[in-house]
Parts: sequence; structure tokens; C-alpha cells
Amino acid sequence: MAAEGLLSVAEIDGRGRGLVSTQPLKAGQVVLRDSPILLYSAFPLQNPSSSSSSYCHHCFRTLQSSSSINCSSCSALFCSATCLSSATSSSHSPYVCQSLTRLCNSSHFFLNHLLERQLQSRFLIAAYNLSLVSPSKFQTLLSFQGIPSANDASAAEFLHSLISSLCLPRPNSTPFSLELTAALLAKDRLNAFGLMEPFNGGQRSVRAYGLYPKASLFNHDCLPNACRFDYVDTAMENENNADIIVRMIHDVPQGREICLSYFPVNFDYATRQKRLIEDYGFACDCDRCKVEANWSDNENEKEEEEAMEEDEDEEMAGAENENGENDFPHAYFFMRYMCDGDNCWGTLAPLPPSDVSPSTVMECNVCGKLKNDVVGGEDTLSMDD
Ligand SMILES: C[S@@+](CC[C@H](N)C(=O)[O-])C[C@H]1O[C@@H](n2cnc3c(N)ncnc32)[C@H](O)[C@@H]1O
Repeated sequence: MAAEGLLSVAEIDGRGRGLVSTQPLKAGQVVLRDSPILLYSAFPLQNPSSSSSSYCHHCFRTLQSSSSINCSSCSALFCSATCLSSATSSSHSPYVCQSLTRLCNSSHFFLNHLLERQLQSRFLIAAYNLSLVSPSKFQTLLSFQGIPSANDASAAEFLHSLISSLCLPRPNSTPFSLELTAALLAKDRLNAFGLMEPFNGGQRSVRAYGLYPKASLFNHDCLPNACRFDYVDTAMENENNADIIVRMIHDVPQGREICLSYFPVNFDYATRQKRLIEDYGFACDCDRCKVEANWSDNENEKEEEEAMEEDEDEEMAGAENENGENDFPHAYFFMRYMCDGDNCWGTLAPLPPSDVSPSTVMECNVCGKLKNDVVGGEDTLSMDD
């Protein structure tokens, strides 16, 4: 992990573990570089769309058709002989290759089950395989937070029996219990990061899901102070291209919890709360939610738009309502740190600072666009002032 020592793990009231700054952190500073312990494809198993064959089945780079190589036993494609060779002893072991082939041939499964079950089966086979090829990484996976919900338990019941009956037993190992299968599904649901397809200006979908040992400790905030970048297609040859890099959006003092947003920051209050309860099992009470909880539901988006317009007029100072309270204190965040590219909704963070000065170039973590920080400079407000 780069930037070792900038963050420490702490117990945070009502949130479980979290990551806290051990020293003042600067805008743009890289606070974490983390490699996945497990990656799995986000595409259906059977009748995969053309896009599923666009990515290497090991590192998930976009494939260049001229250089891609087939697995000798199934249809999986790899970007190079090196990736195929690493995959054969890790992510695409004979156990994974045979199990996925058997699942693909099970028409009953696909006629009756939605994409969600297919992706869960991909994850479970990857996790069962991890216990064979890297017991220490499997122990890390087990250390992630995640108590199974009723949905996880019923998915596990179905998938556990399907995988036990269709797939070969894992060589020299005891079978997974139903309880462990349910626990694994919960850990995946609460901790997986999506590696997105290249941004082409429209709806962006996930190409692969990854589980990251350190990044899984970041808690959520609807106005995050850090955001994560990935460079799956543009990483250098000698870098792990599926690494997650977390950079500070703005300065924070020592002792502050460092949080990411688990989804695009433009989601409205009701959508955010629903998503956090349903997918992550908690109701958010961050500063932004406390303010927006007082906005009436159907006015939510309208108020946000109006407040942003007012705040533009007032040089992003934050508008006061008739009671003299600031009813949109986070307008500043939206204006400065939300990408204005069409349909993008990414978050902007400065490029890493040099030894002597902060960068004035902001990078979007979705479309990758670089732009000058229009608000940066000496009169810049710190979010923690
Ligand atoms: C990716 S994990 C984050 C690390 C986790 N706190 C731990 O102890 O391992 C996501 C889980 O952390 C908790 N969490 C994250 N952000 C939170 C927040 N703002 N308020 C309450 N709980 C939160 C929820 O239980 C969520 O399902």
C-alpha cells in the first residue's frame, strides 16, 4: 500500500471500523493504493453480451482483438499470455474454469434466475476458489464486515445447493457450509467496489466487481472528503491495473474520519437513504442528510437546483432561508467538486500536490476529464474551516 501510515483504523461510534487521518492531509494527496484480493466479472454467465468478451477475464483491461488469447478449455479471453498464465494459477484455476462451464450449461438455472443470482454465483465460485489458491486472502475476505440478511440467506440456500450439485468438489478441501456461503454473500454486498466500463457519455455500467482489503474499511458520507480513482485501462504495464487509488478531495486536519461516497454524490436524499438502508443496512445521519431531511420529499431535487442557482449568484456562499439558517450549506461542494460533464456526475479531486504546492488541476473520477480548479487559490475555503 502506498501512503502507508497516513490512515489508521479506528472504531467509530455507530459505524464499526473506519479510517482516520494520522496527520493533516492535503487536497489531492494519495492516502491509499490498494490491490484487490478478488475480482469477478459483472456480466451474465450465459449468452453474454458482446461487451463481456471485451474485457480480459483476469485483469479486466479492455481487450485489443488482435492480441487476445482464449482459455484452452472454455470461452474466457485474456489480454496476454502473461495474464492467462497468472489466471490459470489464481482467478481462472481449473476449479473456476470447470465450475463456470457447468453453470453456463445449466439451462434450468438461466431460465429461472435473474442476473443477480448469476453474479452471486460468479462471486461464490471466485471466493471458494480463493480459499484454495490463497488461504490468507480468504481469511482477509472473512474479516470484512457483513452479517447475512434474510435475502442473503435465501440466495445462499439456492446457490449453495446449485453449486454443490453442479460443480466439482474443490480439490482436497472440506465443502463450504450454507452459513459460510450466506456470510460470504453479505461480505460481497457490503464491501464490493465496481470497476466501471469506459465512460462514453451515456449510462455507465460495471465491468467487474472487486474486494479490496484496506478500501473496504472506508465508511460512507454523502459529502465525502476523499474519492477513489481506478485506471483499469490506462495503468502502466508494471502497475496492477485493478488497484484502487484514494485521493483527498480537500484538506483535512489530523484525527478526521476519511469517508467515500458509496454512489454518485448527486443522488437526492430519498434515493440515498433507500440505497444505504437496502444495500448497506444503515440510515445515514451525515451533515448533508441532517439538512436535507428537513426538505420536503417532492421538493428535494427542485430545492437543490434552486439553491445551486442562488448560490452561484452569491458566489457559492451558501444561501440563508427566512430564519437566517443556511439551507444548502453543501452548495459549495457541488459547485467545486462535482464534474459538470454531460451525464457524468463524477467527483473532482486535485491531482497529487507537489512537495511545495497544491495542484490547481482537478481530475474527475468518472470521465477522467482534467480541468482547472476555478475556485482554487489563496481565497479557497477549506471544507473543515
Ligand atoms: C464497506 S464497510 C465499511 C467498514 C465497516 N464499518 C467495518 O467495520 O468494516 C460498509 C459498512 O460500514 C457501515 N457504515 C459505513 N458508513 C456508515 C455510516 N455513514 N453510518 C453508519 N454505518 C456506516 C455499514 O454497516 C456498512 O454496511
